[in-house]
Amino acid sequence: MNNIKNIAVLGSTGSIGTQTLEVIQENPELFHAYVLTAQTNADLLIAQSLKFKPAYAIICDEQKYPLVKQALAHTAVKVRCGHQAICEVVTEKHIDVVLTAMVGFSGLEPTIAAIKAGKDIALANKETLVVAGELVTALAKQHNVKILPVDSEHSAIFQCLAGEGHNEIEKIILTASGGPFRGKSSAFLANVTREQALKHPNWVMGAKITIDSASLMNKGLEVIEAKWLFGLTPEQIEVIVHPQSIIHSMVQFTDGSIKAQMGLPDMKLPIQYALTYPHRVRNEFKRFDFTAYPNLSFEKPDMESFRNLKLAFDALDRGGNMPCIINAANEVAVAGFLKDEVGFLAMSDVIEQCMADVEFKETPTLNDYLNTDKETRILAEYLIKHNAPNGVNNLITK
Ligand SMILES: NC(=O)C1=CN([C@@H]2O[C@H](COP(=O)(O)OP(=O)(O)OC[C@H]3O[C@@H](n4cnc5c(N)ncnc54)[C@H](OP(=O)(O)O)[C@@H]3O)[C@@H](O)[C@H]2O)C=CC1
Ligand SMILES: CC(=O)[C@@H](O)[C@H](O)COP(=O)(O)O
Ligand SMILES: [Mn+2]
Repeated sequence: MNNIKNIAVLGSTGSIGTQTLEVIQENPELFHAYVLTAQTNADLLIAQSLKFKPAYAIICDEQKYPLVKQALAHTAVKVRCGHQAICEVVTEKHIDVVLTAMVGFSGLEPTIAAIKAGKDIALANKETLVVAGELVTALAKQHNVKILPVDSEHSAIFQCLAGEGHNEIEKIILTASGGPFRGKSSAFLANVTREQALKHPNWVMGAKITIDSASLMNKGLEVIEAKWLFGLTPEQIEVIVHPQSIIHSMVQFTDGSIKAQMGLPDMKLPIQYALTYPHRVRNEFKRFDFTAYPNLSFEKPDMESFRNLKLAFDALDRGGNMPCIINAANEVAVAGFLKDEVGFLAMSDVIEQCMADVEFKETPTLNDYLNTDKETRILAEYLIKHNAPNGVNNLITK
């Protein structure tokens, strides 16, 4: 019998995508990369396709489509183009697992399509659950589909919960590195640059999540992601800063006992675990040496200087489409920061203003989420372009 799992790697040219392909390459008897996708990086998508021989290669950027099509013309790889093509191909009958490693809101619709087709999801794209966690987790339940966390903290919690009852969870403790600006004041943050923000102390990741880590929005998104993955109340989710990123997160049970999952910061482990779950597979990843880390430390997050984390908790409390609003506003603000159009602190101003102004929906449908996302982006872009004239004068610091 052929037990090889066919994996659709959405976002194969990115940080998680390339590490997923390394895991697949190291375990050819277990996995085949069945679908590869990229936004614009045609050269890497072509190289990956020649190496991994997927059934499909999908490029979203229309202008790059002819290049990819021509390069793969003499192979068996079927080349497709566009976001809609991803939504269609993920339903293909030979696919076993869809690993979602694209950035931002773009992960939502392909994930929904895959769930409806009964595919298990290895979820790196946390924004999917931030935007529409209630809808997506309900769909997964309805279609008897597993959502397996790839995000390191959620993988840690998932591993700590193995063999434990849901009613026995008192709380989870999400660890945060604190990012490159840990301990810095608002006055310092007002002037930080893109280059400084892109230097994460422990992880090498894509640009968007790296800026999110620097602003603590990544932890805010992860709080919301955790709520939906593990069915928790906001009071059951605590964030603690752990600068070494060795404990990837913890669960405290009703008897006070705490389980932690630990290891060197390396995303290949959570990626591999999501793909091999419920089994563990031997590998050659570097092992942790306790004597090399005599000073593991912990501190409270500073939610006054790093307002995004507080805004994310507020959005979680408000519910409805509010997390979708913060996600869209944040995506626009981060893109603006990366283009040097928005100051570091002003990212929180844009998000806060969008939370105040975009129409609130208590029980949103998928259409509501799509509209909220669009509406929020328009407002956030307007605020950035016009330096936030609608009641937030002078708050945009750049
Ligand atoms: N990197 C990490 O260690 C971790 C990442 N995550 C999450 O995983 C996801 C991916 O992050 P990461 O790998 O760092 O990101 P990268 O920016 O490195 O890679 C993103 C991938 O998605 C593609 N992509 C970008 N925009 C779109 C779009 N609009 N539609 C379709 N595809 C798109 C990119 O294509 P192209 O290369 O052509 O631009 C690339 O393949 C994010 O949600 C992130 O939060 C979670 C935990 C850890
Ligand atoms: C590797 C991973 O899962 C990232 O989400 C990472 O956790 C970012 O680190 P911080 O957000 O804690 O700085
Ligand atoms: Mn994480």
